[in-house]
Amino acid sequence: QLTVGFYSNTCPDAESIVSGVVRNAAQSNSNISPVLLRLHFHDCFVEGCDGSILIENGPNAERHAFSHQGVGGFEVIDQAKAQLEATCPGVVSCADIVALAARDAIALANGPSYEVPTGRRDGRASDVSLAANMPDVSNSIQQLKAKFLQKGLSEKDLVLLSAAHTIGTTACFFMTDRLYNFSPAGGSDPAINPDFLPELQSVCPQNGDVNVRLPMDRGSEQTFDNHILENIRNGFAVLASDAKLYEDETTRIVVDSYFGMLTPIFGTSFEADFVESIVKMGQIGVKTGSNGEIRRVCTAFN
Ligand code: HEM
Ligand SMILES: [Ca+2]
Ligand SMILES: [Ca+2]
Repeated sequence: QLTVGFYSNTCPDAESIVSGVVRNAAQSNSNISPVLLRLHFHDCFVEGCDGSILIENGPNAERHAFSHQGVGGFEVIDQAKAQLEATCPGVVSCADIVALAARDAIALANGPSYEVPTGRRDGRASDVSLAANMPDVSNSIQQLKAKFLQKGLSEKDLVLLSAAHTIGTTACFFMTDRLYNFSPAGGSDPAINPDFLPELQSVCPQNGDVNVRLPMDRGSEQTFDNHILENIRNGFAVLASDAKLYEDETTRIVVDSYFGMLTPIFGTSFEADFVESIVKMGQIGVKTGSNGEIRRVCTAFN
């Protein structure tokens, strides 16, 4: 349904305008790459990749959902939209801007470059309740697999897309249960490497400031690489959901496949497979043709 270069006639500079804005934002905010990548995920998983998360129409807007806690990058999308409206008004959707910005963000973190199929239209729905079923750090591996499958994403996609945590940080808020109240036995998650546990507990002490942030890919949080998978194998996963990828047999095989431990039945390289998965994620529930609209402003319906 979507096509690479959808705007090549109607707004030939669309993609370079977005990448310029992202590059510019990165100069003043070194964290913008992970923020923009996460925004794309949270957009696609609620009502499809349709810019629904961008709408700001009061306290019940989807973006205020608990499961979207910490999501950002809205101002970068708004800036790109303003430039695009000045150049080719009414042509480029906010949903496409989000997908393109995520691609540019990955490239800025030295990740793989890829072409983004475009032609998404913007959604007309926004409500906190729509985001109730987002994947959560405390979900079981079965729940995570089911939530991805519901979006047409496989167990392999679950591993590869979780590896987006190769860049960025988490708030201690998401670590409390894993460090001090892990289900079902209480205490800390036994999957945490004993050499890593004291470090995590000192950054995120019990009853400490839950807003303190820590890298999710220890030692490589600025670089988009497969180091996160190595950390997951070694018990150095930070998020509980990432750690679970190595406890389940199917997802463990996917992780191991990137270390030459098995015949490479899963494909060529982490980077190439990640690209395949994120392009797939970018097609979830897309609106095309006469569905949806092209917003004039990304935070408001027309
Ligand atoms: C498998 C289910 C997933 C869960 C449970 C999950 C959970 C989380 C959590 C709790 C954070 C920390 C948020 C914060 O404190 O601000 C986070 C950050 C992040 N997530 Fe995920 N995530 C998942 C999948 C994904 C996917 C599919 C992507 C993208 C393809 C992604 C990209 C990111 C990025 C880049 C960050 C860093 C954000 C930053 O540095 O501000 N995540 N994720
Ligand atoms: Ca959406
Ligand atoms: Ca990394």
